[in-house]
Amino acid sequence: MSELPGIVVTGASGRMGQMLVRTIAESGAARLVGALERAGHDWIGRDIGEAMGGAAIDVLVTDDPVEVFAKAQAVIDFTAPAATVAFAGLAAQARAVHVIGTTGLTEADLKAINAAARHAVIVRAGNMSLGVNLLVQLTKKVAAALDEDFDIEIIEAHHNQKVDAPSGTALMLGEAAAEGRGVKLADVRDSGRDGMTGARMRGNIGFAAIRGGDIVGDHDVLFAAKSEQITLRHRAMDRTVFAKGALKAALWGQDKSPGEYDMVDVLGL
Ligand SMILES: NC(=O)C1=CN([C@@H]2O[C@H](COP(=O)(O)OP(=O)(O)OC[C@H]3O[C@@H](n4cnc5c(N)ncnc54)[C@H](O)[C@@H]3O)[C@@H](O)[C@H]2O)C=CC1
Ligand SMILES: O=C(O)C1=N[C@H](C(=O)O)C[C@H](O)C1
Repeated sequence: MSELPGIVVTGASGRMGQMLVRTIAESGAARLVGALERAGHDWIGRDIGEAMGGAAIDVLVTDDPVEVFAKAQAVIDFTAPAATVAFAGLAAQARAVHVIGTTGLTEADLKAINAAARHAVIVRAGNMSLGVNLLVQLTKKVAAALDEDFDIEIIEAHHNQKVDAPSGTALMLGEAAAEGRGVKLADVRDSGRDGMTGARMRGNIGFAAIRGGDIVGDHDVLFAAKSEQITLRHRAMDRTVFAKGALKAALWGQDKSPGEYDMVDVLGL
């Protein structure tokens, strides 16, 4: 019997990192072969299972990506933009599938990731859940069916430790709405209203970000016209939906040709 695919989790002590370690252990479909953290983190050198407050699982937390990526068939990465760009090059060198959940990536980051995808499989999505990726399709459809009498607003809410706004998911939804409408998001994006903003511009796509407590991730797409409104809504109740999606992507990518993919490809939506 062949071995299960080996997976490295980067940012292993983080909110998503710990969820991924648990999800892989419970899956029966993959094995954890590495747990990576940033240099200087106090979990380096400790067993990841024990560091998470459970039993030892014989995987020590390391800060050396080259050493662990060499053992892996996939790297699941929910960290920070600079780290993710560096990991994209290293995972490609190791010919490991790189699943990227990190958000807040700049155009330059995306270009670097795209270059790495010439040599290996990269699956990247601002949201790995089935529900949100379906919501993206619905948003595109509804936006295509309605004209600019309907103002489109994307409202997202997250926990108070989130560092980027609008969320990666909100941007995916904005891109989908713009595509449905046949416009470029960059031309109609309206985020961060404050002060004397003037009246809303017809055709713009607005973004609003709420931050508070431990909200996992809520997204509404509002289509508001005179006398009627439609709201499409997704709420994540816990992070398992993201971790399960990421693991699915890591397994899906095993027999694919090099290139950049997203969760719509993985889920066949
Ligand atoms: N695509 C999706 O479905 C989802 C994406 N995210 C995104 O994932 C990212 C992480 O989110 P959280 O887990 O909530 O953050 P977090 O702050 O809890 O975890 C990030 C971890 O990455 C580690 N890290 C940073 N630089 C590193 C480096 N150079 N090497 C190794 N580890 C490094 C940090 O020490 C930390 O433990 C964010 O960008 C967030 O928006 C979060 C949830 C779902
Ligand atoms: O930072 C988070 O927590 C989340 N980030 C992703 C995003 O930016 O959309 C996905 C999810 O909403 C949780």
